Amino acid sequence: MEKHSKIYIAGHRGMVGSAILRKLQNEGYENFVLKTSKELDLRDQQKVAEFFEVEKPDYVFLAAAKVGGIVANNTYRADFLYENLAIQNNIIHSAFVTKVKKLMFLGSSCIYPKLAPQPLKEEYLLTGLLEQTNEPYAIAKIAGIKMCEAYRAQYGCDFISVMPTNLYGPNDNYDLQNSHVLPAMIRKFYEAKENGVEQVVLWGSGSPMREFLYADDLAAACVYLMENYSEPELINVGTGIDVTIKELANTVKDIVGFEGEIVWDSSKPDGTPRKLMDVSKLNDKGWRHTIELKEGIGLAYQDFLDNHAKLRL
Ligand SMILES: NC(=O)C1=CN([C@@H]2O[C@H](COP(=O)(O)OP(=O)(O)OC[C@H]3O[C@@H](n4cnc5c(N)ncnc54)[C@H](OP(=O)(O)O)[C@@H]3O)[C@@H](O)[C@H]2O)C=CC1
Ligand SMILES: C[C@H]1O[C@H](OP(=O)(O)OP(=O)(O)OC[C@H]2O[C@@H](n3cnc4c(=O)[nH]c(N)nc43)[C@H](O)[C@@H]2O)[C@@H](O)[C@@H](O)C1=O
Repeated sequence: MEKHSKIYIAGHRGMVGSAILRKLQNEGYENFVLKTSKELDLRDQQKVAEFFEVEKPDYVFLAAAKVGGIVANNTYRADFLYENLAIQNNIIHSAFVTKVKKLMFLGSSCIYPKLAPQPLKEEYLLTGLLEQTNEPYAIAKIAGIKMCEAYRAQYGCDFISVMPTNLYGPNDNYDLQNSHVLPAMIRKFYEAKENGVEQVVLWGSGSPMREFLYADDLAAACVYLMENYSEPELINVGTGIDVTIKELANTVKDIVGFEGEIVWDSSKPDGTPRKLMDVSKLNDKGWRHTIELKEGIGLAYQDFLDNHAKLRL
């Protein structure tokens, strides 16, 4: 990428898209095409085709998607499948038609089989059954990976697929039903502390294990891979370190300063027992994460206090 290259970040207001935009701006990139979902509904095939014909971006980061935590994925199954397929189909095909120089598609660690060996190597894709709660989302993401692979094989497009682990950071979604676990914990502990409530209810058994990467680290990896990775195979992005949900809860509880009790609601799903990324391919390419979990939770909590807490209470 040249500093003056025209870069389209789809989903630039989201947690990932905004982190990619920050990173690129810090590195001196200056020519961006940015559209909110109101300005350009990426599910609309014709509008997306027209947008690419008019703007002709050089590089595309595809970070727009219907995203949510375990309950959102399980509840809005049709929307997760349809919207994600539509958004990625429209962008990937238009990028091919208008000869985009390079495109990065963002998938997710949930594309791997539910009971795959750990840590998850890239070659485990499509070797077993998916986890039930997020099967529609995972199927859409797998289709996106295969689109990138197929357009490269048939037409020589430089389209790459990056698989992030669970993410958290500035601009996260703090909705109690639809968010991922880390922002949900931050908000629940904070509100309980502020309101003098003695119990916080968390979901499932607390025994599943998850790996977490801070959004700005993910953005740094995306920019690095855009500049240094052009292979047909997907590549994992994570820390290679995981914790149980119980351990995570105790860490967030301490950082927020909640002194009450945690209650586990077993009527809510656990999801995949474990999904630890094998990040050796990424490390071998020369990139490693810089923000460890405790530090990242502290940063995310500060962002919550600065930008979300006052709006919520
Ligand atoms: N969050 C996580 O833990 C993980 C995320 N990922 C992947 O990273 C990517 C970004 O996720 P994240 O930043 O967390 O998600 P967010 O929900 O924070 O942001 C998603 C963005 O997508 C845009 N968008 C959604 N639907 C449409 C639409 N119909 N038309 C136009 N824009 C749309 C939204 O735009 P607007 O704001 O304008 O409405 C929003 O900015 C996704 O591909 C996701 O699958 C992968 C692994 C983990
Ligand atoms: C990124 C990834 O995100 C999703 O998968 P997930 O990792 O299972 O998602 P999650 O963050 O929502 O939950 C992680 C764990 O945490 C537990 N948990 C406890 N208490 C709360 C709680 O209060 N909220 C939430 N959301 N979870 C909770 C919860 O029961 C589960 O065991 C995918 O759908 C898929 O879309 C995907 O790619």
